[in-house]
Amino acid sequence: MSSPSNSRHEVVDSYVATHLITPNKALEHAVENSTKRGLPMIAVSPVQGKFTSLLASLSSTRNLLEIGTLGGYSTIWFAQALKGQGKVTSIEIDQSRRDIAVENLQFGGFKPKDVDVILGAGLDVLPRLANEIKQGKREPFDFIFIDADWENQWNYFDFGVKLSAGKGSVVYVDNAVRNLVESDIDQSGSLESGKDGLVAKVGRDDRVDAVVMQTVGGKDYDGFLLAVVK
Ligand SMILES: C[S@@+](CC[C@H](N)C(=O)[O-])C[C@H]1O[C@@H](n2cnc3c(N)ncnc32)[C@H](O)[C@@H]1O
Repeated sequence: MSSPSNSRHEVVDSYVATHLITPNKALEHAVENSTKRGLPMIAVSPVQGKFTSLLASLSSTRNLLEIGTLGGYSTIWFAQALKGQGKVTSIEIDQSRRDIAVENLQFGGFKPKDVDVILGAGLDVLPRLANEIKQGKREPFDFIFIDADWENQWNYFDFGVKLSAGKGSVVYVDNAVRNLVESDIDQSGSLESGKDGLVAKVGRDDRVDAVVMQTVGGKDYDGFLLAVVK
């Protein structure tokens, strides 16, 4: 059951979505089709989708890497932000989810030159992408969006920086706060400073400048880690 403050977050999120998000057939279809096909409701919220797509526009992104596609809802937000001037490469481990994402992207009119959804485990696919970049067969990424299994957030982050186009590239880790709270809080409710999780590791990483923002909204309390490559 949601608390009064939770429902206030939801009301504000829904008000913001009503006034600041233009109706969009590709996104609406992705939600309907993903629900009909039984995908879990774990995509970014419409407001988060808009926020991350504005971030991608702000940083003039051309090559965006997403880890964790699901039904392609966030992928569509990013592909629309790129306005045909770049490419989204997304990685999904689950065959049926990847198929639904491809369907949703095709409905939205996106071509393989705009969006490529690669089937595979992040840690298998990322070294392949690194090799392709090294061999000049693929451009490095200027925006890396991490939204897959939480256990590998640090590994994806590390790969994200390595696969990035360098100075000014953005690495965004979704659910960074829920992961921190669920894994690094001790019995007394304090954060264990000794735990060496994502935030502690990023804090020691000289390659980036980073921050964590806590958020509330339709998806309750969470937050993201945002890093810029130096
Ligand atoms: C939270 S969902 C992604 C939501 C999507 N980004 C959106 O907002 O529309 C996480 C996805 O990551 C996928 N996933 C989990 N472990 C993975 C892994 N090791 N490699 C690639 N994808 C993985 C899951 O199958 C799931 O579809």
